[in-house]
Amino acid sequence: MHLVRVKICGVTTPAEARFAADCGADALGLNFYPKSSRFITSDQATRIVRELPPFTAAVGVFVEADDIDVVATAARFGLRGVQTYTADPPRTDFHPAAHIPAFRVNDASSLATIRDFVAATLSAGRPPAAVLVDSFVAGEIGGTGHVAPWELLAGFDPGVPLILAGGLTPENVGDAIRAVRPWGVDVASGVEASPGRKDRGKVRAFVQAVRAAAAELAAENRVSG
Ligand SMILES: O=C(O)c1ccccc1NCC(=O)[C@H](O)[C@H](O)COP(=O)(O)O
Repeated sequence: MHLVRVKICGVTTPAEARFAADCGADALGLNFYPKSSRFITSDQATRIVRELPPFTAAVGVFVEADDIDVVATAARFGLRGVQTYTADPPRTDFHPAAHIPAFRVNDASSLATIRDFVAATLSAGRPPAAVLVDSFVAGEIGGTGHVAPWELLAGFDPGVPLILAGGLTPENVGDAIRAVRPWGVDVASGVEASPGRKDRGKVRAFVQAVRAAAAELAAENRVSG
């Protein structure tokens, strides 16, 4: 069975979260970066997390946040994972939350940075749970809607699970999965009606497209195996 996990990032209401979970999303991203159009307050986060079914993970998104604040937020909202954006490779592992450092990729040196980071954390005995590979857009951090360089990422093995993000949509996510073969995929703007507001049809279509591409790869593996 070829599994590709799905995270719908930047949900801002309990209804959005519940809908995405009911469509089959494995994880939902709660954005704690105050400058994001998808930022949610603590009250919103409390209401969203309360609405989640038992098998759906909440993942917090943090940008240059203080490590102690990240740990406290993860504990307060029962976050299964923390997705961090930092200028320098992060040094904390955030246990018991799964750490998902995000890397913005534009060339081969970005891949070397990821490999070096994973190698260093592996030898220190605290590797990240996964790395999230996002697109690089000068002056922006995440949620840009710009497609990451799939051709560069094809065959890239960081040594831990790879989550592909950046400009994914219901229309292109199947091609992205076939090209990059990620462990998981992540989307924010590609399933929105407007910044910070999810579009139900797009959320449903995105999860269905991921499941269809994964099933296709599984069938290919059975034939070639
Ligand atoms: O979504 C944001 O506004 C955001 C802002 C700053 C850092 C990260 C942010 N989002 C993180 C995500 O996981 C997004 O899903 C990922 O960047 C992909 O976004 P998109 O290209 O819009 O699908």
